[in-house]
Amino acid sequence: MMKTALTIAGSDSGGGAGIQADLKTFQELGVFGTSAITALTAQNTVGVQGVFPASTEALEAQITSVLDDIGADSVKTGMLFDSERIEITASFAEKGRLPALVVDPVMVSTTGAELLKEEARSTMTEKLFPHASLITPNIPEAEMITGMSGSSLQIRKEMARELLKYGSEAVLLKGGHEPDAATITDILFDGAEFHYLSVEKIETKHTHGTGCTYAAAVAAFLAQSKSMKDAVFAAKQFIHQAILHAHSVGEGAGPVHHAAHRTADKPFIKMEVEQT
Ligand SMILES: Nc1ncnc2c1ncn2[C@@H]1O[C@H](COP(=O)(O)OP(=O)(O)OP(=O)(O)O)[C@@H](O)[C@H]1O
Ligand SMILES: Cc1ncc(COP(=O)(O)O)c(N)n1
Repeated sequence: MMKTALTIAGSDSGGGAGIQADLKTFQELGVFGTSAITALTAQNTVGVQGVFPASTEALEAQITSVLDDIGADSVKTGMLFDSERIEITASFAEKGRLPALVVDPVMVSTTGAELLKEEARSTMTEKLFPHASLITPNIPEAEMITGMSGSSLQIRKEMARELLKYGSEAVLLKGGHEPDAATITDILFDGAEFHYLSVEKIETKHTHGTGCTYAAAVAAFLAQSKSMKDAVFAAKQFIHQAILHAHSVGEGAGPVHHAAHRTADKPFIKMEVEQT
């Protein structure tokens, strides 16, 4: 039977991030993708021109329809918009209905638009993180959640430790926002081991949807029963190829190329492990 993955996220009319990126990723990685839309965004490569939340009834009904019939082998969340929509999502998680849950704590778009209300940050960390198999903050999100700041490896290791205290099984602290770095390092931490995944930084402005695509790829591999470490490593290869071959679409930050893995060479990802 084909494995299935559900994304609970916002729609990006520009096709690069959100639900659209997630479904493309699921399709490319051979899992059947389903979706529950939290909000519509009017968005393109230069900005977010409008945010139109779906009603709470609509969100709950979409998740119920998908789970009651199709089910889900894994679930990924993206833009959740506010506390009400997080609480609805968390209510399914509390009942054990969101397996292999990957929470991408989306807060602000690359173009600077608010995708999660400030009041909702603590709802996300307190009600959703404890049910997650993995949370995938970028550096600014990790700073906002932990109140710590800085991007040195030492500080990011401490941030990862703090983030794990919210109760997820593992934390993937992404390094895409490392300032002035020639090498980008993502840190995977599960309480026992730090895994460092390092790549040469790609010089490009076309990084719209990197976070969504990466988290969706992890969810797709978890749906196929890979271990967390293997799922993250395979997802890292996928996102790296997608960034390398990103599209120059629109005037701003173009979307990554979800089909790049079909023809691109396997990228070199340096993986190091450190026991705690
Ligand atoms: N210029 C780059 N070169 C190589 N890898 C990159 C680059 N930018 C981002 N990445 C990788 O892309 C993935 C997403 O990381 P990033 O920190 O950009 O997440 P994000 O900010 O949540 O993404 P988004 O731009 O969608 O919000 C990570 O694996 C990161 O290392
Ligand atoms: C609906 C939606 N979800 C997530 C993002 C974050 O992606 P990015 O940081 O690449 O803009 C986005 N822009 N839109």
